[in-house]
Amino acid sequence: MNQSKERRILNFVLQNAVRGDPCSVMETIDKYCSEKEWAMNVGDVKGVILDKTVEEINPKVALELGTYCGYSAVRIARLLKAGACLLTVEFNPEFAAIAKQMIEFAGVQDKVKLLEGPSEVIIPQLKKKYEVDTLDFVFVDHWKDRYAPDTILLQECSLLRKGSVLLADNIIFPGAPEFVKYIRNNPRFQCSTYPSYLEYMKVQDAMEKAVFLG
Ligand SMILES: CNc1ncnc2c1ncn2[C@@H]1O[C@H](/C=C/CNC(=O)c2cc(-c3ccc(F)cc3)cc(O)c2O)[C@@H](O)[C@H]1O
Ligand SMILES: [Mg+2]
Repeated sequence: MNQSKERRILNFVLQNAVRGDPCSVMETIDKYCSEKEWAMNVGDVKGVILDKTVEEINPKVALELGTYCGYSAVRIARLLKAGACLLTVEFNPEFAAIAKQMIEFAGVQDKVKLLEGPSEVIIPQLKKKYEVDTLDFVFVDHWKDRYAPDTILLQECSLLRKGSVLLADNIIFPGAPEFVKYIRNNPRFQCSTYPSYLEYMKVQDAMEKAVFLG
């Protein structure tokens, strides 16, 4: 049975990256996906915006929606301080299995909890089952039509507190118009847009940062 692209990305990392070195894993994925096969990792250009946002917040508890191959989970986890953790949600079992190996190879597994299942099921479980109080940071990068409903769900589940920061990928391409409409007209969020470029392409994209005002 022929291999998936995601499996090929993982194998390229296992064969070429330095075990236990998150930057090496990120660089190796970026190399493969810019030279061999494009894939929907946040990438090395928008990744800098993600880095700066995580460093500014220094989150104790971070959530990622849409793990995919684990690129942004490694990217976020490498910046987390001792005792901090990233919960990352992925409902595709094949992608979750690949991401788990990617996270372990990078050596950040102690800071990452990979939750396998749909975000709409996992989010309401975060408080009781995963002992989350509130989230300091949320990276939103899953199906684009789920950004708005899941942002509403996070509020309904009292998972956001004054100052919680959401960072959403792909505001321009593929775009998340319902989310942008929802969040920019919502007085409970202070929004800012970060123009950038689609991963591995000379195509405009942007990230939206939304601070929950409580
Ligand atoms: C809805 N609830 C959910 N719960 C848990 N996991 C979920 C999920 N939705 C999606 N997922 C998972 O997130 C990932 C999905 C991400 C969706 N991302 C995109 O579609 C995307 C797409 C592009 C893209 C850009 C240009 C282009 F020509 C084609 C695609 C670029 C990006 O940066 C993207 O993030 C997968 O791993 C999927 O299994
Ligand atoms: Mg994306």
